[in-house]
Amino acid sequence: MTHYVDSEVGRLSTVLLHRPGRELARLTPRNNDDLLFDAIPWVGRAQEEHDIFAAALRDRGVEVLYVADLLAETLAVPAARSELTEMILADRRLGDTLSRRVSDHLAYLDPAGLADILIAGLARHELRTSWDRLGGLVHTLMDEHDFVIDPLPNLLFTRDSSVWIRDHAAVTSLAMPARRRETTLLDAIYRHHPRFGGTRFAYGPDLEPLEGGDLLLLGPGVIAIGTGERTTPAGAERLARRVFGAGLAHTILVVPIAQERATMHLDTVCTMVDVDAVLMYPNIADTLLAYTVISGPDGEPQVDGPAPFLRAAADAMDIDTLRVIDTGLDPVTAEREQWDDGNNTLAIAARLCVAYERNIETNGQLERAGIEVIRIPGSELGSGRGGPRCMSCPIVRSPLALPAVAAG
Ligand SMILES: NC(=[NH2+])NCCC[C@H](N)C(=O)O
Repeated sequence: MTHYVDSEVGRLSTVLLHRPGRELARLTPRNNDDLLFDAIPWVGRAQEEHDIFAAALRDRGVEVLYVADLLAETLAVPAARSELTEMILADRRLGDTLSRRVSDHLAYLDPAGLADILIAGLARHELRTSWDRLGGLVHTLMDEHDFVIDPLPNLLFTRDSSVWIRDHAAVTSLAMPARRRETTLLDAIYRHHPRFGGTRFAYGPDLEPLEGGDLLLLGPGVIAIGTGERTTPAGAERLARRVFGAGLAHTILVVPIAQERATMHLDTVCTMVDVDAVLMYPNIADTLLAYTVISGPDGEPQVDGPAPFLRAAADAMDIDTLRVIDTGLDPVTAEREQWDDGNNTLAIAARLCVAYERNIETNGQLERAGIEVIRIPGSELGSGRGGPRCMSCPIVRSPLALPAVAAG
């Protein structure tokens, strides 16, 4: 099985999604900020919306893999099971007594049950009650609704926790505490699941912060990486070293973005919809800058710039211009639709993308520019501030032919 992705727009054939489950039911008005949701989603409706998203992809011939299924299959491998269990038990909030008790609780579970708890978490009252008096100090002092194992509501955004760069998996290093444990699950899947046997890695969860939403494969050999709230300059530099070392890219464009929630990742303001076209938040299209990083003669990353992003990108991609789909929106509509992930489209192929239906103006402009738009509902899914691109990790796309200029 060859897993391979070298662009944002090569025909998508396999994608990794996570159908949201019980972990969304853990959100309350008290914890939603820490858990990075802006509202309390209606779980059943979010699942329906997600099923519509998955069906839209399957209808176009895309194979949909689910994290929960892969994780359950991974946990059937004894080494994976003990690795992930030990990691949970090593949580220093537990202490020895509660840790032993959690260990007993997990030992009874079949792989699917354990996968469910690794994703949805475990509250104190869900531990078997027959052992109540054996819980020890930590257990006694906890509220019954406190988490013994934290839930992972943002696992839904599979884009951020891992990325494929050509035939290498890059398990990222997530910046926010609420999300860090996601990568341990992806790392275990890629290392232990038989489908991914022999996978080589371009990045790992213990390296400097880097999130998949910041990474755009502009074209074969050219990667744009946003730095801001999530990916740090050190993460971008580490990625450059890794991909140059493995021969996966020749140019990295480092793109500073505002350190704000609305623009937490580069893909909240810019996604690709054709081999030479991006959809971009108009309020920043003219001001976005890029530093061009190539591999210097001594193997050290060599930095040039900054230059306007669109110019630097076209030069690195060896094309005349990187076209911007001009959404032509007034600043207020543009701001509203950017917040609702209007710019966060998932390309199934060049000129064919999935987008949230609510972003009426942006979708209309895409169509006027010749891009086919498959609309999906996202009123509940969107409360986590992520759109179709955030909710998908492409694993296989058709390789993109190099543009004629580059080939010659
Ligand atoms: N690639 C993306 N834009 N992902 C969106 C992630 C949203 C998620 N709630 C977070 O804050 O991390």
